[in-house]
Amino acid sequence: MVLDDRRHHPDRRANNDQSEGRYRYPGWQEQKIQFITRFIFLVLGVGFFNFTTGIVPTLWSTEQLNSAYAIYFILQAGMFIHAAKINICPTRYHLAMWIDIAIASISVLNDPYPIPPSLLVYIMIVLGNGMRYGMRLFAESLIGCFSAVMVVLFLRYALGNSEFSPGLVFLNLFGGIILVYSYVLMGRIERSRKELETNSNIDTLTGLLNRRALQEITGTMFEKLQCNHKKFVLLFADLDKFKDVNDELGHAAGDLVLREFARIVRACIREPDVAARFGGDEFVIILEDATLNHAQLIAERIQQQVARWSDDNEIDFSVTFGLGEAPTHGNSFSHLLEQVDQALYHSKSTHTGGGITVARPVI
Ligand SMILES: Nc1nc2c(ncn2[C@@H]2O[C@H](COP(=O)(O)OP(=O)(O)OP(=O)(O)O)[C@@H](O)[C@H]2O)c(=O)[nH]1
Repeated sequence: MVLDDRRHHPDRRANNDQSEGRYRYPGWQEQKIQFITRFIFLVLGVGFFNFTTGIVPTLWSTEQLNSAYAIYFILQAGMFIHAAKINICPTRYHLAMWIDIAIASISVLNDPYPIPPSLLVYIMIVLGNGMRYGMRLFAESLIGCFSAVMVVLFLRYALGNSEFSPGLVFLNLFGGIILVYSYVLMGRIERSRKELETNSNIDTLTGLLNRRALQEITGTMFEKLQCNHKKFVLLFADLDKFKDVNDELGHAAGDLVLREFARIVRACIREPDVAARFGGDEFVIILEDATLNHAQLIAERIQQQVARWSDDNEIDFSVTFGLGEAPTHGNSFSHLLEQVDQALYHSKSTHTGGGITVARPVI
């Protein structure tokens, strides 16, 4: 997985399971706060129509309205219990939001005030859902609430329950502008957040993954290994004579060698494979669903290309590989790496450079 190419971006893998990253998945605590807010608004709605002197619902009877609120309560309480059990459930996020839009619309339809205060609930719906669950739900809640306001206001006039008022037009305009503005701002915040996340995973010199990202990805791979039993191969590469390159030709030449090596690695692996700079002149490559024979071929191919580039540019260096397979040579990243590192060390001490050694199986 190579990072200076969008197709190879680590986010891509992470986000594939998350609808291309357009959802945010808040934890239970955050969802609990949203449900509590819903119930507070429900109490306010019931209080407004039942206990405010002079307020009579314009369309339905108070009993009908209370039944609607009771149904709302039952549905959202069900969602609340579901959320406590299953945190991540996009279908529930959508459903709960549309139920909010429905009850807000019923409230606005029955609100006797010429400029209904219940209209403000739509702002709460858009912000409460949009800011919590990502841009996709934000856009949907914006479109949903905007359409609902249009329909509800039209119905109020069509049913003769309300008269045209410039105040209402301005309230809608202001509300609409606030929401569109917050959508744009939220989009920017989301983009910056993603950029930050991406940058924190990249080794800036080579454009490959850094050690932090590698550890995250391999952690997930070992977890998956328990269910799918798909083996993967780890190649640990260490450049030979790299210190001499630095000492004799300068640090800039050393940097060039590291960048070129990264380019060669990228050219020799497939899209789902992972390539990372582990530190200094050490690199880790992970080949998914591959055998040690296949890894050996890749290592040889990289060595050939390194030799060619080294000759062409008259910079003397080579690369040594240690190879190991999960879980045969280790059932955690650190364990596997330790075994492969030993193989690499053995290779370095028995060759003058450019060796390939496979780790010993764990007994
Ligand atoms: N140019 C450059 N040099 C670096 C960078 N990071 C580490 N180094 C240098 O890489 C060198 C690594 O040293 P060694 O591990 O001894 O390299 P080597 O000569 O290939 O020796 P072996 O790995 O033992 O075969 C050190 O001189 C570090 O200063 C970097 O980002 N750029």
